[in-house]
Amino acid sequence: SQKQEQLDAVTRFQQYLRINTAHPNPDYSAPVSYLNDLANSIPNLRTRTLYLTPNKPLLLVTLYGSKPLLPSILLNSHMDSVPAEPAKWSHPPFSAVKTEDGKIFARGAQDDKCIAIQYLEALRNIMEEDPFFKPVRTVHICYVPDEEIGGFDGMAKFVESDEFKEMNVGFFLDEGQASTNDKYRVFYADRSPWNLVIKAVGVPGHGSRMYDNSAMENLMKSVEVVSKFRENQFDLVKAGVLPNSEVISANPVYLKAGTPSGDGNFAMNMQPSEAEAGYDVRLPPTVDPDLLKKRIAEEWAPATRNMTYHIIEKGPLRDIMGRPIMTATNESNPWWAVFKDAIEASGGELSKPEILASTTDARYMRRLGIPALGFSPMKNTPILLHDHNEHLKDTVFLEGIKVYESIIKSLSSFEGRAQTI
Ligand SMILES: CSCC[C@H](NC=O)C(=O)O
Ligand SMILES: [Zn+2]
Ligand SMILES: [Zn+2]
Repeated sequence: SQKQEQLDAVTRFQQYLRINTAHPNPDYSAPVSYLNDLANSIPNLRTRTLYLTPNKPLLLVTLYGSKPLLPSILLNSHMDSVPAEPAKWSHPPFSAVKTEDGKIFARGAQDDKCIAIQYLEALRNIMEEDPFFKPVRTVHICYVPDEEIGGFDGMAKFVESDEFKEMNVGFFLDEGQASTNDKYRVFYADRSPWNLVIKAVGVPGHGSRMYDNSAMENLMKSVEVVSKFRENQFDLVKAGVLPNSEVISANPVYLKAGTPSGDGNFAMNMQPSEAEAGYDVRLPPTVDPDLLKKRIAEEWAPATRNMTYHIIEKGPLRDIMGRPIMTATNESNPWWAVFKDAIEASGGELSKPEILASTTDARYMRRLGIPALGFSPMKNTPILLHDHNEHLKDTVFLEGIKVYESIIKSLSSFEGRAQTI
């Protein structure tokens, strides 16, 4: 019966959530084996495992279309999760406990193991409803490693592979974020992350002395300047001028200084000769990265105050044509209407497309000019990704399967004009 099938889908979601794939040492063989078996339990799906990096497999699931020369659809889910602190959870983070009211607690419940299972359950339902279902376009799902740490051994390598090029991807769907209201959210771009380290050197000396140009003084001045910038950006958000994801964030993530005293503490009567601060900086695709670089060089880490800095750019801001990395959500992108109509056909509604405040693997697709949207069908749901007590309601999970049934059917049967660039 339908009721039993729904229970089974929830059970499979729980089973997948019980596989611990948290960093820093995710074991990818277990989720690959689970998903591979699940895909093989559904008629007509083919699977392949790629080892682009040793111990970091990537699973591909394919349903061939009747016109295999048309660009294909690719649905993505990363297999890894961020760590969890079990002591701070009300249920163990890899237990996938379901409470009376249907909440399933697990690290990864929202980010993004829900969509991993929903894609397959949607295909299962489509095939059960019509055993002869054959899409026009080929539909692929990829399950990738390492998204949470930047995707360098995952999606970044995959898009360079021959297997990927042969797939001729025309449209890409990746994870999004929960919405706390009745509409689903959809994301057409990500912010790009920079790791910024600013370092100060200065005159060392006795802890009792007052003098100019100590490393600490130099660094603290910079920290104040960055904090002021952060405050100004945040004020734009608080005043409702721009959303969170359209300002530049510069959040301090560590401070490092002091002269070790040998017992794990610091010598309190030493003014150190070096000090540094680390920042997580995120840039919306709409900003000019060179302007920020200039500001960092002139104001945040000026050489005149013995400061140096180092930026590690963790993702591109411009595509291969030099344009800001974003997917059009208007009539210039034929996939947009197909996607939107499919959501509406399933009874859902989309809120205004947004830029994602954080970063996903979708940037590797967009960089190539492949239209890519971030979408996780979770509405009326608290946003709990990377938080303690991450959970998702069974009813929301099941509703998401229905949404993907509609999306997969519509995207895969769309025959219109759709080039990759
Ligand atoms: C260096 S890319 C990091 C990707 C990561 N993604 C999800 O949280 C993020 O911090 O946004
Ligand atoms: Zn994620
Ligand atoms: Zn995440």
